[in-house]
Amino acid sequence: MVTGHGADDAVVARGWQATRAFFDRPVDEKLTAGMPYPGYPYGYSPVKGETLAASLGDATPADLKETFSFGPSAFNRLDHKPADDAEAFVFSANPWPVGGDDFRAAVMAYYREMSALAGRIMRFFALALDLPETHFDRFIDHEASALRLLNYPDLVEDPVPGQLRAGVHSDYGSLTILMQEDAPGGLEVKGLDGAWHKVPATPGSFVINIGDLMQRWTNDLWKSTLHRVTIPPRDIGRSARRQSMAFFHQPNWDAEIACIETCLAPGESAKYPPVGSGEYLASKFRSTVSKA
Ligand SMILES: O=C(O)CCC(=O)C(=O)O
Ligand SMILES: [Fe+2]
Repeated sequence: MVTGHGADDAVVARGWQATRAFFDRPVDEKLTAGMPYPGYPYGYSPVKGETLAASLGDATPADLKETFSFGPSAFNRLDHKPADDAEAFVFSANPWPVGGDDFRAAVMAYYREMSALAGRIMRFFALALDLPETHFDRFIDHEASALRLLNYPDLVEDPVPGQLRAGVHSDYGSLTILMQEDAPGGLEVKGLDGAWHKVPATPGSFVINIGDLMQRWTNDLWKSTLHRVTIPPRDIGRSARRQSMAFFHQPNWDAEIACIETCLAPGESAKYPPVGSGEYLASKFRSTVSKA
């Protein structure tokens, strides 16, 4: 959890409100920004469109959430030609909703704010790993990060056994900056004790999750935290709608993520082969398409 993070409060508040207003729109309007096909990385995905636990190979029911995501091509030159499949995937075109200009401006500003904050956190990470402060800068100077807006509506039907608002998973990149609100049926992380712990929503703070690529960089010294969003209890006499905004910080699409020397004890060897940032992301996305 970070506080005193230096992100601009007005930009954060505007992003949050614009997100709420977007999810309040009728579903056919939201679908004007629909993903062109399942497994596409960006655009609007309605409730039950995705199964996050499938990214870990688990067969579970689809998630009870709706999402809107966009990626780095929002900030890119339109004439840029991708060098390979990984870059083409990461820089896929972003669908935007019809009549959503204010929404687009607000959430793009939020993305920029989170990108700057992620860069500052990566510098702290470098120092914590006994590396020069700027060590990660060259891996994130044309970052492949995505912003995902999430809405968990009130339940309209009984969940099927094993169904969650967001299935058990870890995030894929370097780190995630999550803004969430206090609502029933919230975020839980799996601790080293193996138990699920609720993550409190403290106003003015962000939750920071380590992603898979940071785990690989550090040879498991830092673990990508397993997390899930639980189903709210029934009949609580108030709305259980919950909103969150997840900024998935992703190194440059062509960054090679290989074990960092300072993370190896004498005689220890790397647990993972080097992997391309874009290649890893694309493989994870393909696995989460809802089959329900
Ligand atoms: O809504 C949340 O609090 C978490 C969402 C999440 O974990 C994700 O989309 O990766
Ligand atoms: Fe997540």
